[in-house]
Amino acid sequence: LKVSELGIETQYPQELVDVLSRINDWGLDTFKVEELSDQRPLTAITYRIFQERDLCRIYSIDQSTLLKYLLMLEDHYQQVPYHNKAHGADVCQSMHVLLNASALDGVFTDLEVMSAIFASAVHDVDHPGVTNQFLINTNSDLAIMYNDESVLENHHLAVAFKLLQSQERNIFANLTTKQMKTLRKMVIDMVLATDMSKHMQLLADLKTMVESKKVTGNNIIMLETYDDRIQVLQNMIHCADLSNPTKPLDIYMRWIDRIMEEFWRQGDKERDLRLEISPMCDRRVASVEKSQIGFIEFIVHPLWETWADLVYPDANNILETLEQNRDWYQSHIEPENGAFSS
Ligand SMILES: COc1ccc(-c2ccn(CCC(=O)N3C[C@@H](C)O[C@H](C)C3)n2)cc1OC1CCCC1
Ligand SMILES: [Mg+2]
Ligand SMILES: [Zn+2]
Repeated sequence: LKVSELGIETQYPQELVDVLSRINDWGLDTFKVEELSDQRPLTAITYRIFQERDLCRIYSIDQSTLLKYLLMLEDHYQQVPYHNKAHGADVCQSMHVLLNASALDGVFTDLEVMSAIFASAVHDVDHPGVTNQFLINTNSDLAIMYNDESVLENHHLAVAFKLLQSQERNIFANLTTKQMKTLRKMVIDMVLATDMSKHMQLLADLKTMVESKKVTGNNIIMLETYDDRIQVLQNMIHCADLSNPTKPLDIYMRWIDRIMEEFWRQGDKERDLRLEISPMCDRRVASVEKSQIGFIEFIVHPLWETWADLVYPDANNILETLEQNRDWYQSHIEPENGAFSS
């Protein structure tokens, strides 16, 4: 990558080129990209991935149109502790790596790949830093708009597609009507699958698929129907969204700091509103490490163990890091708050 191909202005062009050289690796330091890109991690990373996959040539996407869209998208991520543009960038880059699993070699079309990258980049745009349940409990405009069903995820999608409507930002202007219809359906299906309330059903279906997995001679997964193909992509974006505990420990710890601050601010709002404070949202009775152990045990490890089965052996190192991180937290349980721990 040359400095002139970064797409964004920065005082540290060579350092940014060096960090982005790890675009295909699990564990790229998104925080470093955030610092070196003058707070443009989503544009820098997504632009780099479009280049890496030659998507502008394949779909006749004008590079300045792509940059205009990405910068506008990035500006519509809110400045909240966790669900901000750095998270969007991180999930996008994680998805890019998961798509490269050799068990998926040649399985997805260019359109499906572009849909997956686009869905990841936009999946939390304009996130207000509170949960769906909070929006419902406080009778928010968003909950009213979306009738309490996947409120945030519907909103992220509406914002993402609305930003495409201006001619100078419509990166999909040169897609056929049929291609656009297919892309829009897949992006909607993927972003809606990032709602945690869909987790158990997604995982159950993935387990069924793994049990009946059909592969070609050289261990490539065969996916014949749209439902099978979108199910793998939905689990993939869900894995990318829940990938923090599978990253190098120093990076994982920084995501924990951000999610806890976001949860505690929600708890502060609930306390002020005299609402019951949501689980893990009360900064006065926090047990950060215990919450992460529970999150890994009940959600993250079951999901990643099943994903690792599907794409065996491509995700073995990721699963290994997850188990090392879990063991580290198990052995570093902090003493209970207050003088007398039970
Ligand atoms: C680094 O830690 C986490 C990183 C990510 C998540 C996580 C769970 C589900 N998602 C997917 C999006 C989603 O559905 N929600 C709705 C609600 C569960 O809050 C989540 C935050 C967002 N993301 C959870 C994490 O930790 C748990 C929450 C605090 C301690 C344990
Ligand atoms: Mg989300
Ligand atoms: Zn997310």
